[in-house]
Order: sequence, then C-alpha cells, then structure tokens
Amino acid sequence: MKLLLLGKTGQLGWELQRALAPLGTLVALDRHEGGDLSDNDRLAATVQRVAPDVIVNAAAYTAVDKAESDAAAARQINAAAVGLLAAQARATGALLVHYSTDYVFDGSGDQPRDESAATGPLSVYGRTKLEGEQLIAEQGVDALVLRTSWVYAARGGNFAKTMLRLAAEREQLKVVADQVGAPTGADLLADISAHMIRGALADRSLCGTYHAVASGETNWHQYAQHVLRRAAAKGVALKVQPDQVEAIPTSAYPVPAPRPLNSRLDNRRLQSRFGLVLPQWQTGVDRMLDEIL
Ligand SMILES: NC(=O)C1=CN([C@@H]2O[C@H](COP(=O)(O)OP(=O)(O)OC[C@H]3O[C@@H](n4cnc5c(N)ncnc54)[C@H](OP(=O)(O)O)[C@@H]3O)[C@@H](O)[C@H]2O)C=CC1
Ligand SMILES: Cc1cn([C@H]2C[C@H](O)[C@@H](COP(=O)(O)OP(=O)(O)O[C@H]3O[C@@H](C)C(=O)[C@@H](O)[C@H]3O)O2)c(=O)[nH]c1=O
Ligand SMILES: [Mg+2]
Repeated sequence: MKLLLLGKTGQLGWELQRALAPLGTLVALDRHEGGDLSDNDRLAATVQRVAPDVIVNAAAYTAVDKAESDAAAARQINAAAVGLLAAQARATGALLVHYSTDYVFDGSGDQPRDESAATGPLSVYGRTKLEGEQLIAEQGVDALVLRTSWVYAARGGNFAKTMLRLAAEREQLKVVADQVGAPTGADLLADISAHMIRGALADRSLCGTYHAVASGETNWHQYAQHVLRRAAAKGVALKVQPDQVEAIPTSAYPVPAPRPLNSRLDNRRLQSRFGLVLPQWQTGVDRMLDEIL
C-alpha cells in the first residue's frame, strides 16, 4: 500500500509522518518536493508519478487574518488544489483524507454542532476551507474529511506557544473569553487518521465528514490560563502570572478576520462509527507542555 502525504512540515503533517509510516510505503512531500498546492499542474504530475492508494492532505493556508487580504492564494491552496486532489483520487480509486475546520461555521448559539449542521463561514479562511469540502463532495470521491479545531503540537506555531512567549515578554496579556471550543492535538489527530484510514480502506461506507476534536470545551482565556499555570508550576519565569491574564470580549480584540464565538463540535459520530475514544482536551495539552517546557 502506498500513501502520499502533502504538507509534511506543518503541525499535523509532522505527526502524520510518524502515524502513517506503519500503514505502508509513505511518500511525504513538502512544497519544494513536488507537493506545492499553488501549482495544480505540478501537483497533478506528482500524484500521477506517485500513484498512491491513499492521498493525505495536511497542507493548507492557515494564516486566518492574512487570508482576508490574500484571498486568491488561500482559495487556490484551500479549495482549487483540493478539488484537483479529489479529481485525481476519483480517477484512480484512491482514498482521499483531508482536514477542515470549525471556522466553516458561523458560531451562533451555544450548543455543539454535528456534521449535518448548516455551515456559514465568517472569514476568507473559513469560506475557502468550506469550498475545499464542497469540491470533494462534488467529485463523489471516497474521502475522509476531518473537521478539527484549535490545533496545537510540540512542533510548529500555535496559540499555547504564543501565550508562553507573550507571558514571558510582556507586562500585560488580554485574551478573549467568549470564543468557546476544544484545543486538539496534532498527535491525536494523526493517530485517529491512521485508524480511520485502515477502517475506511476495509469498509468504504465509513467514508464521510467527521468532527475530529478532543472532548470537553474551554475558551481562549481559560486555555491561556491553563497553559500558564502549568508553566508556572514547572518554574518557568513569567512576567504575567496566570491569574493576571485579563479576560476580554471579542469586540475588544480587533482583527481582520471575524472568528466564530461557538466553535463547539460534536465528536460523537467519529467515536461511535470508528470505535475510538477522544480524550478530554487537557490530556493532550498537558502532555505537549511537559514535552516543550
Ligand atoms: N492550526 C489550526 O488551528 C487548525 C488547523 N486546521 C486544519 O488542519 C490542517 C493542518 O493544519 P496545521 O498542521 O495546524 O497547519 P500548519 O499551518 O502548521 O501547516 C500548514 C502546512 O501547509 C503547508 N502549505 C502551505 N501552503 C502550501 C502550499 N502552497 N503547498 C504546499 N504546502 C503548503 C505549510 O508548508 P510551509 O511550512 O512550507 O508553509 C505547512 O506545512 C489544515 O487543513 C488546517 O486548515 C483545522 C482547524 C484548526
Ligand atoms: C495572541 C492573542 C490572541 N487572542 C485571540 C485571537 C483569537 O480570537 C484567539 C486565538 O488566536 P489565534 O491567532 O491562535 O487564532 P486563529 O489563528 O484564528 O486560530 C484558528 O486557526 C485556524 C487555522 C483554525 O482552523 C481554527 O480552528 C483556529 O485554531 O485568541 C487574544 O485574545 N489575545 C492575544 O494576545
Ligand atoms: Mg493562527
């Protein structure tokens, strides 16, 4: 069995290099090795050359604010290239594995959304990720689309690491407390992906869209405090103590791209259909912090 992994250097791509290796022959590429999602012709040639049984796409345009003024690039990477991968997979019978986001939703209400909930992205990033999902659906290809949220990893850039840096450098830290969701580890996501690929190869009726997030919920302010408490307990020198992080409303943190307030995703479908358990978000965050601190 041959697997093609795109975006191998990102948070998720790095963990997928580990988690996918035991499944078969893994060809992992970055943008300089024929895996550039901004070049459809080269990408098509790469897929044809590799002739994979499974295409795993961990590459994406993830700079949420930058995307607002760079929509064409975000759309090419998050949608057009995904449509091409879907067409290639459809033509060859390969399984396509792709990742999407809580930002495809408008974030209204206070209940978790399941996979059938109406989408309504608020940002260019969210819109282009939704377009990617739609292009996969239009192809009618066998695919696993995993919508996740608030991804972190020991390797790469993420909110937890930003908080550790800012709390060590600055005198003051203000963090939004009215956006609710679940931080999800790239390591967990990669391990789940490997299980799901094996399941879907054995039974293609398992293909579909799944909410792949850690269990439980928090908000960015509580998450920041959680991270800083763990750091303080380990003796990390902080200028801003955990209890000094100021909770602010989203309206007090102006940014180019609007974020959904309710990012709660219902992960029960994935757990029941694949017989997997998605741990509470704190488990993976604490492990990541133990690793990096
Ligand atoms: N990060 C998050 O909080 C969340 C992410 N997701 C989704 O999960 C998936 C993985 O995200 P994550 O690992 O965190 O993202 P990262 O930003 O850590 O990694 C993105 C990867 O995409 C690559 N990439 C960007 N542009 C191109 C291109 N033109 N050609 C090839 N590769 C490219 C980057 O390569 P390079 O380093 O060369 O730029 C990088 O390896 C994505 O689909 C994302 O939308 C969903 C919810 C939350
Ligand atoms: C740095 C900082 C951020 N914030 C806010 C901004 C934002 O609402 C929230 C999180 O900040 P980030 O920049 O990490 O947010 P963002 O980049 O929007 O994170 C998102 O990335 C994409 C790729 C996804 O798919 C989403 O699931 C989500 O993880 O915290 C503060 O309130 N204070 C701060 O000092
Ligand atoms: Mg970000």
